[in-house]
Amino acid sequence: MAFQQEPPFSHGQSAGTAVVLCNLGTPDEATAPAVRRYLAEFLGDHRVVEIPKPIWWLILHGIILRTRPAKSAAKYASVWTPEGSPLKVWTQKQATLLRGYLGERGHQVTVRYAMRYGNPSIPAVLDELKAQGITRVLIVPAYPQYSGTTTASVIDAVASWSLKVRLLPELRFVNRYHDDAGYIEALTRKIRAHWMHHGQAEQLVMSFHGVPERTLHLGDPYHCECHKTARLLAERLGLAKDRYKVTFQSRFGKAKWLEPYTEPTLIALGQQGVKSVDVVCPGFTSDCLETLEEINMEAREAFLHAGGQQFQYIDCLNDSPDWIRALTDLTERHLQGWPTKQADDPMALKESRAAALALGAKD
Ligand SMILES: C=CC1=C(C)c2cc3[nH]c(cc4nc(cc5[nH]c(cc1n2)c(C)c5CCC(=O)O)C(CCC(=O)O)=C4C)c(C)c3C=C
Ligand SMILES: [Fe+2]
Ligand SMILES: [Fe+2]
Repeated sequence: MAFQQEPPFSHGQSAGTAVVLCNLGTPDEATAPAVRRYLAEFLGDHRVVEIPKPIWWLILHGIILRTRPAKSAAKYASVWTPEGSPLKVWTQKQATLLRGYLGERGHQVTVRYAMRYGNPSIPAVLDELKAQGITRVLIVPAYPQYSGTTTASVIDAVASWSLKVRLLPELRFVNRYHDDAGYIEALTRKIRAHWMHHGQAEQLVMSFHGVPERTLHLGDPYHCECHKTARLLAERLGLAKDRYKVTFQSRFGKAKWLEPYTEPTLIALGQQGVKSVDVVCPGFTSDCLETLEEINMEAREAFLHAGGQQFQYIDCLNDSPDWIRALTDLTERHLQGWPTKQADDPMALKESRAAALALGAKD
């Protein structure tokens, strides 16, 4: 592979710092061709599906990409907003707010968001930052719980970009924040606020995205980290063990995934006579297809059909000020030692809290 052409003496240019909030990614449009492009990239990642490439390629291109895009596109259409896919809208908003909050604390940093699959891609954003003279980059995955399928894949994308770059920026990565006090507090407040307005259901179901069970046996810490998040959250909420459940959603394929599965658990609760449930998805920092459609539409219907009477979905952290503050604290800790408070980034100087306020920051 050839190295990129570097501008001569580029090491003598300005030395700026950037934070890149990296999320999973989403299709550009709620159409079958756009979903096919997105799924081809996503499901073609060996971190996500570990089946040997020659076999998986035949299944993916021969079966899955012929049938799934149309079905998934219809689901995406049911949650699409005038500004686009919810995942992208929230991630973009979080990046803008984070830039504002960091600016208010005196940090002159550029903040961008990037997507592991789809747009704006991680290499495109890193290219753009490098062209701007950024020399230090902090990568913050939007996943509180570490998983090889998600967090490591973000790191892969950065590492693969770096293969063609001669003069690399200094790079730092946040691996996990599943037990971060600010993150747990933001979730706690979100749930308490919900209870204040709607009352507390008999059961709180904490639903995390699933992964194949074999990844747990092969050493992926994701399952443990989800359970730790859930335990800390239950402790902060003062919830006894019999008042909440931890479940895993979004199973893909026929293999065994982490259990218990969310929808069958909700059906069992309905059948056992539980009349009301609150469902929260603590592993998703932004609402997306998996929360808005799979939980708030499909799982809701399944619970009500099984005899349940009240299903309350609690939104993801999205743009909640408690969450953006926690994200700012976390980012600030990981920026330590970098001279972000010097006037070394003329771009970021212009980016102020006004941008965050214009987007509706509440405090
Ligand atoms: C913690 C976050 C996530 C993990 C872990 C994860 C693993 C994982 N996902 C799939 C397959 C699919 N996931 C899909 C959507 C999706 N997944 C996450 C997050 C995690 N995935 C999010 C935030 C989303 C929503 C994206 C959006 O656009 O809103 C999809 C696509 C939708 C569909 O066609 O059903 C698939 C497919 C696997 C196989 C996997 C781990 C092995
Ligand atoms: Fe997923
Ligand atoms: Fe799903």
